[in-house]
Amino acid sequence: MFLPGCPRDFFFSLQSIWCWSFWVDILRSTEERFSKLYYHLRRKFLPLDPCTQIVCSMGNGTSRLYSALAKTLNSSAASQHPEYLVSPDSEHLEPIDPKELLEECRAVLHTRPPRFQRDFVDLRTDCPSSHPPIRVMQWNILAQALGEGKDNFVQCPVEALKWEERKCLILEEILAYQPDILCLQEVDHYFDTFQPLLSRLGYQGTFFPKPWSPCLDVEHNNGPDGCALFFLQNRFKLVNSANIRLTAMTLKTNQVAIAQTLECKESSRQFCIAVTHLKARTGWERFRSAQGCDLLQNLQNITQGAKIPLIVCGDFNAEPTEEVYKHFASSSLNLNSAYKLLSADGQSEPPYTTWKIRTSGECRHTLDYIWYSKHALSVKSALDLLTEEQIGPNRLPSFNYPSDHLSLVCDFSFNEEPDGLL
Ligand SMILES: NC(=O)C1=CN([C@@H]2O[C@H](COP(=O)(O)OP(=O)(O)OC[C@H]3O[C@@H](n4cnc5c(N)ncnc54)[C@H](OP(=O)(O)O)[C@@H]3O)[C@@H](O)[C@H]2O)C=CC1
Ligand SMILES: [Mg+2]
Repeated sequence: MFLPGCPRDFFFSLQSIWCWSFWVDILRSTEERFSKLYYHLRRKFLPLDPCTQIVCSMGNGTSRLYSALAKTLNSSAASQHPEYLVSPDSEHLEPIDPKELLEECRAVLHTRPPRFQRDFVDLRTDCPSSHPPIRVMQWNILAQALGEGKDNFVQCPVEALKWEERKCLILEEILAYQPDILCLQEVDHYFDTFQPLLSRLGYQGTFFPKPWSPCLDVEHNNGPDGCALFFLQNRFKLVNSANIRLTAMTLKTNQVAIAQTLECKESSRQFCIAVTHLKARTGWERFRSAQGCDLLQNLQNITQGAKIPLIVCGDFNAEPTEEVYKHFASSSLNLNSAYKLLSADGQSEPPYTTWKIRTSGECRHTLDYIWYSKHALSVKSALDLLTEEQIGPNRLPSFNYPSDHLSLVCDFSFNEEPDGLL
């Protein structure tokens, strides 16, 4: 990104100018277009076809579930019934049994190789908790439009990216670990797939699309990608929710975050959960750093100056050596990165959370993190990453694994006696 002999600051100024002129040029109209597009998409893709509801209420077991899954296979079905697109009410759709949906996914995937085995590593804490742990999943699921149209995964066969099957691999991963909270990036099938299905599994979801998603440049895209946050309604009550458009040096950027304060129904304890996806690519390190500072500032306010325990999940697009990582590690919010606990000394991040082969060559990086308030929360266990052997020579995504990023899953518990120093 940087030319030899060009000072980094000069280049960064150019980036800022690009960013500034980009937004000045298009933001005036984009804000308006964005909100129109957002509501258009909500209307277009919410599962409002009453045929689905009728099939669901008539059917039982597998056939009923197959209908639920099959419905999401063809999002264009909604457009055949435009008269039914007006009043979204997916909350009243019939619940789905996760085991039966998992069977349906496996039936769709019967020609694919079996799922990789990943084990939870027990991280034995001295803080036994009387309440069940809170399982959090962080995952950049790979936007369908980017995977097919922009990412240039040169060793991944196009058949491995077919949405009808890749969707089932993503659902299988979620259903296998059954997180209480799900933090996703690169979601470009929220309204037609994840919101309807996960709401029927008992989750409450929030989606915040990127204002100018690169997915929109891809032919036959399914709308913008963005961050999505889901939590199980039987475990948590939503206290407040904020959709944050990240700024860099006061300029609005194309990156977003969602932060929600939840209350555990069992323990009545509150905590804040946030999800983000920072700017990608080499050369944008200072931009990411500024976005991280903005997110930390927002989280300071939302957690009332670290009074409320915090979990932040994200694809930070930054290695641990980057400034934005250091800001999080040294923040007054007192955060630790959960996956460091898998290392022998508890101080090192995993060697990779994403591994792919692009035209530019092999890209193996640690970019995804789950940060948590280290004085208020403990990590009881964490899902181990895939080995190099499991990932295979063609890397990710593949017929076995649907994204170029690995899911991270942790079980958290509240420390029994908070010392007030979150
Ligand atoms: N119409 C207009 O006037 C303009 C439009 N744009 C649009 O904005 C987009 C940039 O949006 P922005 O949010 O900043 O996107 P980012 O640069 O943050 O990246 C977008 C996606 O590209 C993936 N990515 C990262 N590295 C590469 C790579 N080397 N090759 C291919 N894909 C990669 C990232 O995946 P991961 O996070 O997994 O690494 C990420 O999801 C442009 O692509 C363009 O579509 C931009 C300027 C002007
Ligand atoms: Mg990506």
